[in-house]
Amino acid sequence: MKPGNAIEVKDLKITYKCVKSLSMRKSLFHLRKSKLEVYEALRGISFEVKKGEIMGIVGKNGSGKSTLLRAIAGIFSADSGSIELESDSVSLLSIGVGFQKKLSGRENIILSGMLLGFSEQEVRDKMDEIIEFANLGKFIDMPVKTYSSGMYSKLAFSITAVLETDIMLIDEVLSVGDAKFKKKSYKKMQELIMDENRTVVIVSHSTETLEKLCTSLLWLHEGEIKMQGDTKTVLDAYNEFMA
Ligand SMILES: Nc1ncnc2c1ncn2[C@@H]1O[C@H](COP(=O)(O)OP(=O)(O)OP(=O)(O)O)[C@@H](O)[C@H]1O
Repeated sequence: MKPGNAIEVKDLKITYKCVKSLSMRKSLFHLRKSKLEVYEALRGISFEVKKGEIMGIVGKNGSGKSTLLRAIAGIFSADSGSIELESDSVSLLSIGVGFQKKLSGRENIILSGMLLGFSEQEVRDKMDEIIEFANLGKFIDMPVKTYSSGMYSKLAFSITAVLETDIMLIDEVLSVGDAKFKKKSYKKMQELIMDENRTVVIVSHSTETLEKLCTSLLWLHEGEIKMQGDTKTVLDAYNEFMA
């Protein structure tokens, strides 16, 4: 890995394989030879993120943004190509990843923290700060399945923001939550970003979020990189393309 880099992605290809759905009649006849459909979500992409950088990812729906973040987080493995990270301390903040629905918010904090690589004691030491930031009142001791999507993302954001990993991957979470929490999370993100050792990758459809927070942007289009560069240049080109 080159000195000064936090993330290096080389010729990354990721495919989804799913069984092609056939009609009931066809399924009965073709029982033993059901077809596998292969979809190339990322078609050989390469880029680097410097340590301390805060890079945004844009692209229309289905362009491969979440797939890329999940691959960097180690949830998906590459079909070919490579992903190198300068630190093992990585967190992925994404709706739908992580919580045990039957457990309470408090219990999920312990679990998520330990999954991020912190010891139980380290998480307990930060528990009050996380709970205060999430500001969920009595819901913190209720099962997560009773949460609204905004409450869910408040908890997820608070855990990641307070526990502070070296590489933070944020998937479309900053735009959820009420106005007050949004303001507070922007402020917290800005604080986290100030640390030159922290590297952040944010997927967002919000121009405002990207302009406010990112130092550079990567534009994904149908599983390929269409453009990479400074935030304004890429956003202008992207907005023109999408208009
Ligand atoms: N589990 C899956 N099985 C099959 N195909 C999938 C799966 N997840 C995603 N895909 C496909 O891979 C492509 C990329 O999806 P991905 O979720 O990475 O896009 P995205 O850019 O994050 O989209 P969005 O902006 O809508 O969140 C899409 O065409 C999608 O249909």
